[in-house]
Amino acid sequence: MRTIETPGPMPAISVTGLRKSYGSHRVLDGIDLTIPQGTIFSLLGPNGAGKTTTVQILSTLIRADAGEIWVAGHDLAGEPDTVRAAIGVTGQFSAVDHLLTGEENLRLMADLLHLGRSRGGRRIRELLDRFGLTDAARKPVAAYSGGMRRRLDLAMTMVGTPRIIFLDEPTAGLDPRSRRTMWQIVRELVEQDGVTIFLTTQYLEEADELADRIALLSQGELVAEGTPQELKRLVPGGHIVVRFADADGYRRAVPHIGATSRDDAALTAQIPGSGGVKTLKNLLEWLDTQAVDVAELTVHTPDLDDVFLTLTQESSTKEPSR
Ligand SMILES: Nc1ncnc2c1ncn2[C@@H]1O[C@H](COP(=O)(O)OP(=O)(O)OP(=O)(O)O)[C@@H](O)[C@H]1O
Repeated sequence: MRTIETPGPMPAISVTGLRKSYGSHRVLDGIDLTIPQGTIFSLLGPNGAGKTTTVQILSTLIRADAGEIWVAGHDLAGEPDTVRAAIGVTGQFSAVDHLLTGEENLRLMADLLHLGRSRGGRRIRELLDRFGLTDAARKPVAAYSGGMRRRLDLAMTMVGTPRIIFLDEPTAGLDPRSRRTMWQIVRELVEQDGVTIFLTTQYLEEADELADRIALLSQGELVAEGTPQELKRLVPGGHIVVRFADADGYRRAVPHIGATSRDDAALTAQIPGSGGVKTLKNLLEWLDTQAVDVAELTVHTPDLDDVFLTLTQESSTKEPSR
């Protein structure tokens, strides 16, 4: 699968023909990707699809077998050190030391990057403030909540002002409120700093919420790529639910409106379709001419769960290409 390349500023990440095998196991089988600067891209896929391997390759931790990869304007194979200086990785490779305080962790990172006393101090105060950690700055990380640890992890990545951040499962295990705070912080990194985010997550809701574009990886191949809306249009599953105002109208209408399921007690009927204007208009006009009263009408679009299940199932039932 290929994305259409449009002329414009240099992409943050561009990948062509990426392949990686472990022994005879082909983990990545020719991946093409273009991620524009200042956007959030999410790579989704079932367990073992090759997401971590992709991130490890793009962040210079392991080598690809084949493929042309450009990250932050540099050829990954030829200039891995320059690429490393432009990126940040947070998540499962977390560098947070739980015995130190939040501030000490940030100071350690600033020292590693040779920011110097005053520049480093300024940056640390700014990050503590921005990530809501000023009050907890002098407490050991061991006493932090899960959400605070994640925020500190991201703050540490930001000490070096990376242009691209690989964000692995940023909200795994967090409660809904901490999750929303994290999402807001991630959005601000993109909006205010122009950072590009490469997100891997198991939560489809998270990808839907944050990502400008999503690619779906299954068995080492990209089986779909697009905006969350575009992906949702790829699978059927949309439907309209009509709740009738009275039993008489319900009985008269149901045989004629193409209902695929009905609930006689609740006086509701479900009609397949993505809720396009034409379908809705025809339905409402017909109900009107028949003098059928509708109490409620709701349109359900398929969600990313539907897309994920449909497309990853399709690809796993395909003949293996190896
Ligand atoms: N070092 C390795 N040696 C051999 N096989 C490996 C190695 N690393 C990964 N694999 C295999 O490559 C495949 C892809 O693994 P990867 O961790 O990239 O998947 P993933 O999509 O990140 O999965 P998960 O969601 O479970 O983390 C798996 O079948 C895995 O067993």
